[in-house]
Amino acid sequence: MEDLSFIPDIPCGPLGEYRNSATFNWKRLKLSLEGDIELLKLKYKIWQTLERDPLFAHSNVTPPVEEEKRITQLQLKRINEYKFYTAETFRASYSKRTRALMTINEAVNSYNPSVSVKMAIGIYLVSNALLSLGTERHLKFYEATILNREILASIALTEIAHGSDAKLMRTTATYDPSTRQFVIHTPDFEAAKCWVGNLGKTCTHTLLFAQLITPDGTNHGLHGFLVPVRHPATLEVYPGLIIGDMGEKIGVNGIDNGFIMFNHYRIPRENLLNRTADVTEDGVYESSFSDPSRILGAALENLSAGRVGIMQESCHSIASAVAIALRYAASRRQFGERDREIPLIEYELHQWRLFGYASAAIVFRLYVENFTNIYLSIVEKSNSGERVDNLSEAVGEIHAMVSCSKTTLSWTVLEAIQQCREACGGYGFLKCARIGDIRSNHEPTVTYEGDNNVLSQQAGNWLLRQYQAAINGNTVDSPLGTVAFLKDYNSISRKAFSCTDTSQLKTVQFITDTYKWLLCWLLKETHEKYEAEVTKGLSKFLAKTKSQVYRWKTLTRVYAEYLAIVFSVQSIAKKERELKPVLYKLFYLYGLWSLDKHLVELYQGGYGKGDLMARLLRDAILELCGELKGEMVSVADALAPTDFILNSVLGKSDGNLYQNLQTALFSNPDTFGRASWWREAVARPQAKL
Ligand SMILES: Cc1cc2nc3c(=O)[nH]c(=O)nc-3n(C[C@H](O)[C@H](O)[C@H](O)COP(=O)(O)OP(=O)(O)OC[C@H]3O[C@@H](n4cnc5c(N)ncnc54)[C@H](O)[C@@H]3O)c2cc1C
Repeated sequence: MEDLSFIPDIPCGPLGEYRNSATFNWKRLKLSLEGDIELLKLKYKIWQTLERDPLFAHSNVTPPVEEEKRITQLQLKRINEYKFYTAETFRASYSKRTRALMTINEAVNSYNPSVSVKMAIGIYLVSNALLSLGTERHLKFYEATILNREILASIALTEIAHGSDAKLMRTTATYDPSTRQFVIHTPDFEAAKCWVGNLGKTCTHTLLFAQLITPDGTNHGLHGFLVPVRHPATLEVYPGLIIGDMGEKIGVNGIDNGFIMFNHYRIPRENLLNRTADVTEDGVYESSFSDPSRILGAALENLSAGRVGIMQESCHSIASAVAIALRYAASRRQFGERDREIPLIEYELHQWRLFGYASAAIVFRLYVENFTNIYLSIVEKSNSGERVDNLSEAVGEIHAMVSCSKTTLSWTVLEAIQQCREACGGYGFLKCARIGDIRSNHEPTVTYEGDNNVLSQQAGNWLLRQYQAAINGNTVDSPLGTVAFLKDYNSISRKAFSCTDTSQLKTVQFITDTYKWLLCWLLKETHEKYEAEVTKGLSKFLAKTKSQVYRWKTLTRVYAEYLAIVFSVQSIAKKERELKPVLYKLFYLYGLWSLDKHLVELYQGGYGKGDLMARLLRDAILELCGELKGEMVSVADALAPTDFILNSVLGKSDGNLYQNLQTALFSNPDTFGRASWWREAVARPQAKL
């Protein structure tokens, strides 16, 4: 067994009784969720390094926005100096170095998402894009970004008048053969790039997406360009550019989101990222489809990398929120019988409110870890030119998986954080509880990297294509096997609920079979609604818009939940014996708790009749809540980062709730003492009563 002594022990205290009732060792569960001891060690190294550095000391109050930006930038600079990403990691295989980058990102995200998002956009995503969209001529920029940290970049896609609909963006890059340069231009304010993270104050380059126009006037569509925007030594904006900051936001204020307008701004021809297409010196557009597997790999990486990052960050946000609320629930006592106050965690209502989200935190983590490994190995193979069977089909499937999973995870996590806030009562509303910060910093993930409602529509397109193939007797394109079951569409659709007691529901078989039935039914319903709208004379576009509510949208959510179920259960099957009982219980709870939200569809489609299905399903959920009560404090320990990183007065591992609260309240600079503005507050300063 691995030596886990690098994980600090948890102090004995009021939570000891619940910790003793757990059937497993929390450190082993923590390792199991991470999946790799070296990556877990890296996380602890980062957390402990930040804890020792005064630049990362927590503040009791929210600093002014400008100060938040300054501190975030300094913290990013310091993290670069720590070189957690070593030259040795830089030379490792694609999968290995990407896992290391993702781990650094996750560790920093648990400390402060403003820093990690700044880093993820400015260093990781841009350097990845340089590798996957660029060629040898961009390697110097790649090294300057990821290895030497001389470039801090940004990604400029969104425009003032077009966000979700990227195809209609109007910034142009027109090639001028006389100077061998591209001329970047913003026709008007509506075409200004906006929301660009790092652009407002700090970045030196931006990865710009603009319409490429050749001298013959042809528009070749959106292409990526690396554009220098500020002098790296002085941070002065180059002439020909107008750059501004978006101002105060409702979260992640450490990030300087900005807007930019280009006035016939010239960049060298070589700054076009030319992996898939190039413009010759004299202005001829050449598409380089000579190596389709590499092009597809590039597309895959660019479409998915940021969204996979959001899925990982979401797992950390829910882990922290749930850990705080569970520790609070076990230490906070209210009401009781015969003068014995009862901890909140003993109440069934409280268990039901929190345990579903705790199980989601575990299932999501297992799903994302398992999926990330598969995803990275496919990208690695395709980038290296190795043959990947059915690559183009795999790219489609992965895009569908990521589109709906980013959506479902980020939304579920937002709901979870809100529930955790409420489950901590009034104290949850204190800044020092940290749940408010977790919530407002997580919130924009439902919008950026593709707004959830728009992004999930793309997953629906792919799912419906597979459905049509299945009902027409053709092959389903599902190399990862996520909808391979559609070949049995007819037999699955004939199934019905047949359980007679709750133990039959608490099984992998019941949960996966019910999800397969639900997916088949929702596919049929969505397809029929869409076809009916087309038959009425609507265009395909409008027919799609009329099939979203109750169909397409529900379908993609159910598909994402099914993915979490299938991939997490694969992962649980490989875990050590001691952990399996608790992991399966958490898995059953997640599965049944999620199905509970689809009872309408399960009855509507005739899967269940009478009240038996709903009654057994809900009884099973409550039984699982009871069975998991004694495990939950240790589950929280496995999910939580160190106390310094969690930074919550309610969620400290020692469970000394009131002592910690007193320390926090008494150490606030403004707790005691007369208000400095007392004179303005009183009615008559001279009055003697
Ligand atoms: C904190 C933050 C950071 C960001 N960072 C960057 C960055 O670094 N670079 C960058 O380029 N961009 C960035 N963005 C922009 C982000 O990518 C866009 O906000 C996002 O793509 C949504 O576009 P929009 O804001 O124009 O929303 P809109 O497209 O106006 O959408 C508004 C609403 O309408 C709905 N809607 C739109 N179309 C449809 C439809 N067909 N059917 C049904 N509903 C629809 C959407 O679901 C959404 O709820 C950032 C945004 C935020 C908030």
